[in-house]
Amino acid sequence: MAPLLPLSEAWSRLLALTAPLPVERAPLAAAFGRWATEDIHARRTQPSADLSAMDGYAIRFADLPGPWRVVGESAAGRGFAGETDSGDAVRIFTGAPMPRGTDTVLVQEEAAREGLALHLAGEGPATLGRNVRRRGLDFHEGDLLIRAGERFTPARLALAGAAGHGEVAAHRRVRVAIAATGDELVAPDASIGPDQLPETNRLMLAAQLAGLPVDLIDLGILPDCKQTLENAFRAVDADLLVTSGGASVGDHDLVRPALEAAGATIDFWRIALRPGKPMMAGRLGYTIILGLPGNPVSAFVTALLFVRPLVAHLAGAADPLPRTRIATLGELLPANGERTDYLRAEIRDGRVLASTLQDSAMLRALARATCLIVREPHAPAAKAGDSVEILDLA
Ligand SMILES: Nc1nc2c(c(=O)[nH]1)N[C@H]1C(S)=C(S)[C@@H](COP(=O)(O)OP(=O)(O)OC[C@H]3O[C@@H](n4cnc5c(N)ncnc54)[C@H](O)[C@@H]3O)O[C@H]1N2
Ligand code: MOO
Repeated sequence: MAPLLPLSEAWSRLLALTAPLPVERAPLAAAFGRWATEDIHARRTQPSADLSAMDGYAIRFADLPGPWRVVGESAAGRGFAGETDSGDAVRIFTGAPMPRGTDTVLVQEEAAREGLALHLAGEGPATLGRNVRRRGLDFHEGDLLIRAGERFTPARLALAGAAGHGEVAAHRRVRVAIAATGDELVAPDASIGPDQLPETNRLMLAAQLAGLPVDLIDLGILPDCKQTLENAFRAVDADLLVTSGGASVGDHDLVRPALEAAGATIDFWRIALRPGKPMMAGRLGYTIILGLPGNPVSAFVTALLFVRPLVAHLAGAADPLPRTRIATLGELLPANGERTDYLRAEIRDGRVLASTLQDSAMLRALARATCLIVREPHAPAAKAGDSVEILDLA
């Protein structure tokens, strides 16, 4: 059997499988979580005029300490149309345009009004322009606001809208088909026989993809039958097909033979990774295939290391691979073997501790974990206080 593929090579080959998906124009509300494909410039200036930042009275700073005569009102969306002279004040509200001739806002908490007469009733504004948002404070027409390759966060969507854009250019959403394979699998709420097991990888995977621009196609649970698998794979219409189970070398591990019978080419299979060794990647027509191992922890880790990055890559992310950080180890770790190891771990009192049991079928330890400790192949034993690389689990 061919030697195991180093993880770094598996990642390069993963990203080389395909280019990002085509670009389309999307309404702002549909762009959340997608990546911008072009620079976005402001089509307008914001604020488009000097506006009051507070409720109070628009005055001339030079007229302080007053008194003033109230000559009108300026509200947001309905400004004061007239002119003002020295000694005039205009009742003004937050977001309203500053009347011509005024330059400063006296907040109403520091003003006393009787009819049209207005007096200072506090310290008043200390500087000229106080409580005024100047035209263009946020941005000017033509300013570069969002760069190609940046992700549309809630704030960036609002910024694009404020800048006069109703829609933006983004890679189209990724259509991901998900199938679980295995004769033993039944729905978690089904009545269950002694040889059966609740199927949980599809719902875990779907949840791991939440937040990415994905449309899921659920192919359900497929049996360990080569012909059925082959038929199901041929019928897939998706950018990415993710299978779980049947990826190893047993007599009932039929995903690879069924994919090949359907006309797929396998790009790589079997990675120097624990858990997740039997992960496979390939292509069937325009569909990229990621075959995850069935063990739930192996499926989780390979989804984190391969499925999510590939979806982000298809959606246009410039830097889609998972980011690790350095943490301080709280206990001894033995030397590592030939595979990159992702140990389920928790951070307690600022130190990272691996779970005692690391079996790749154990969901309880996975569910407790807040991070994974990354151990490079052949890493020497590490002791409490050493720095280790970790991958946070969101
Ligand atoms: N002789 C060898 N045996 C195995 C090897 C090997 O190299 N030589 N590799 C082992 C490794 S590592 C892994 S990981 C597993 C993965 O194999 P498969 O992808 O073929 O997984 P299955 O056999 O289908 O399932 C494994 C385990 O997980 C349960 N399972 C499967 N799908 C689901 C699901 N959707 N939800 C919940 N649980 C699931 C399944 O019932 C099995 O218990 O192979 C080793 N063997
Ligand atoms: O590589 Mo398998 O995923 O350890 O159990």
